[in-house]
Amino acid sequence: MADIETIHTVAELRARVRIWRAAGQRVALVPTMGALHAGHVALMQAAHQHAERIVVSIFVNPTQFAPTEDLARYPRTLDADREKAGLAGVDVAFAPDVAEMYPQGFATTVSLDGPALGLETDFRPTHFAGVATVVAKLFSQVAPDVALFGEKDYQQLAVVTRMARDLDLPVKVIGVPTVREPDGLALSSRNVYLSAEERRIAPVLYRALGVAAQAIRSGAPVAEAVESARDDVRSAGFALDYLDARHAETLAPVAGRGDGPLRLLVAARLGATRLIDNIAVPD
Ligand SMILES: Nc1ncnc2c1ncn2[C@@H]1O[C@H](COP(=O)(O)OP(=O)(O)OP(=O)(O)O)[C@@H](O)[C@H]1O
Ligand SMILES: CC(C)(CO)[C@@H](O)C(=O)[O-]
Ligand code: BAL
Repeated sequence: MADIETIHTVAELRARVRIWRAAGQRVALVPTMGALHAGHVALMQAAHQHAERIVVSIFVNPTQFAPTEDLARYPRTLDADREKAGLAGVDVAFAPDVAEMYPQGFATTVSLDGPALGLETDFRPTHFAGVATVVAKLFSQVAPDVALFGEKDYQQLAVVTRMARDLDLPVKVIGVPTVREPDGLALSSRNVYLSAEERRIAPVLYRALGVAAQAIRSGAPVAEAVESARDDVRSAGFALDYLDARHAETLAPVAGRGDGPLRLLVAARLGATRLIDNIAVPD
């Protein structure tokens, strides 16, 4: 067993972090919603490069789910999560309940602009306000030196990076490359929802992004490459939410390659499962 200490209250968490700080140790935070997989473990492994102590938060944050979304059926696997986090050398799993995170009368939300505009927000209008608010709370609760986020949720990484800068939060936000299945599918807790047939189709998403990124690199107009990737994704049986090229840092819309480093981002649904992915356009 590689079980680890699990803390459920902010007060106990702060007491634990205070002891580490008194010993001069740096602290890393890996925020998650649990159902841990190798993508999360990559964040924990990266955390070791930046800190002596690691906290993984495990909290299925209700405020980032719309009422129609999968909050109720989101996988919850705390015992297995603690085991995996322990094996990855994490010190503490912070697993507050909803009342601890959102006490009676809770009335404050982070308001976002810039990288939060468009893409996910067109389909999940309240999502990033929920994410940013809970991440701001986690930053305040843990007071980490660094916090690690996956590039799989690329817009989320951009939103959190911007928020930390704008609100002068004293934490370095670090992005970690996406961990993939051998066939290219990005690991995601939601992959467990896929039927066998959907799982067979799912890698098309990353393949289509890869083809478009290479085409743009070879000189194809961005709009043409993007349109062709949209066709590939739809033809495979996905219902497409968006597939777009954006500025890699600001996520502002772009007209062409001259507008700066580009990132292609996609969200698409296979049956009841919504998948997201993204890729850098090489220079
Ligand atoms: N395949 C992956 N590679 C790298 N990081 C990942 C991967 N999947 C998730 N992460 C990161 O792990 C952190 C926690 O994500 P979360 O708990 O939502 O897992 P998830 O697998 O992304 O679940 P979901 O299905 O809800 O998207 C986020 O920073 C996310 O970007
Ligand atoms: C960052 C996060 C843990 C906030 O709830 C969540 O959005 C996630 O798991 O990516
Ligand atoms: N990984 C992002 C969490 C969400 O989709 O709600």
